[in-house]
Amino acid sequence: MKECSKALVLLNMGGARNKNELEMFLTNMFNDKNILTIKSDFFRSLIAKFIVKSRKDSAWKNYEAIGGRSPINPLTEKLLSKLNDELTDTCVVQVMRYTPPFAQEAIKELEKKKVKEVILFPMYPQYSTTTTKSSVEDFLFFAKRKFHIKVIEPFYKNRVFNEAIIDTIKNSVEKHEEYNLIFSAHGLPQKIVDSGDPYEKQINEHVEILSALLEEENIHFKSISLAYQSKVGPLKWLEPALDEELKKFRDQKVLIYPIAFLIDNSETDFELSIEYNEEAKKIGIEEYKVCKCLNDGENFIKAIKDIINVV
Ligand SMILES: C=CC1=C(C)c2cc3[nH]c(cc4nc(cc5[nH]c(cc1n2)c(C)c5CCC(=O)O)C(CCC(=O)O)=C4C)c(C)c3C=C
Ligand SMILES: [Fe+2]
Ligand SMILES: [Fe+2]
Repeated sequence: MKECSKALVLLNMGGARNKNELEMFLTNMFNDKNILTIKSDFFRSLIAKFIVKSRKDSAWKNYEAIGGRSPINPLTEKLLSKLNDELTDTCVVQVMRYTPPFAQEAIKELEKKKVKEVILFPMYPQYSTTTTKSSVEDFLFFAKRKFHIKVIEPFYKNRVFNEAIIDTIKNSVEKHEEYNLIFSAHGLPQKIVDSGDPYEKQINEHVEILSALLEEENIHFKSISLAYQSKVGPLKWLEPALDEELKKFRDQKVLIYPIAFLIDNSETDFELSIEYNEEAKKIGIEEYKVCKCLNDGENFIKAIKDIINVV
């Protein structure tokens, strides 16, 4: 076991490794007061039970189509292993919000290793109460005053990080000018945005920054736009929805970049690469391609080191 006084903790949502864990993921997610913003814990848990019961089997079919598990866990393990090799004086661990490893167990491990300083790295470039806030407050709740903790700010403006994204986009297709580039972000209920969540604003800024960088590097697409995926339930969510945006591109080529994700997951591997691909075929899109997330790539490791100030 690596000895360390410092730890880098990657915070993410988690993902199901089997059907039981899908039930666990959905139960924990819909009991999270940042996701279902109902004040009463009792009513939230009743609604969570109802949603999980009605969603579990249909959602599992999606996971079956990608091998019966979310890719988020094996990909995060690979990233951790590379970061642990590179950051010799730091223990790099993961804490997931809705499936193991949870904060409580990870904190016990860090205490055993006599860790004093912790850097919390939310694996979300743009801040949302539903993701960043939820993960950070969960860790802080269990960590109490056990460590000196620094929380990494939203990093969608970081140059090294954005160059890594541009590199992925650039290498995903050859004749860029033939493609319509769509930045696809995970959606959010409009009422969460109206209550002050900065996610939409930061997503808009991020699209502007990346569009300017593409221009700077002389990479020209036929068009660049933004759309939101993954709507759940009957409420109004951020728009335009990706399926509506795709309808503009009949007989044309489309390249999707998943702007809110760092690690591939069921929303990229199933929803974007299978479900929306079928939608694109129905619409008559000539070619439909989805970029991979940064995952455990060298460029992302460089960006993480820059963001946490280790260069
Ligand atoms: C009210 C519901 C949801 C909100 C708000 C929400 C925000 C949000 N989620 C992500 C990233 C991911 N979500 C993933 C799965 C997922 N998300 C929801 C619901 C909300 N998400 C559900 C019900 C699910 C499970 C799958 C399904 O049943 O559709 C995942 C994938 C995890 C995996 O298994 O691989 C990610 C990643 C962000 C970034 C976000 C707000 C900005
Ligand atoms: Fe989600
Ligand atoms: Fe989804």
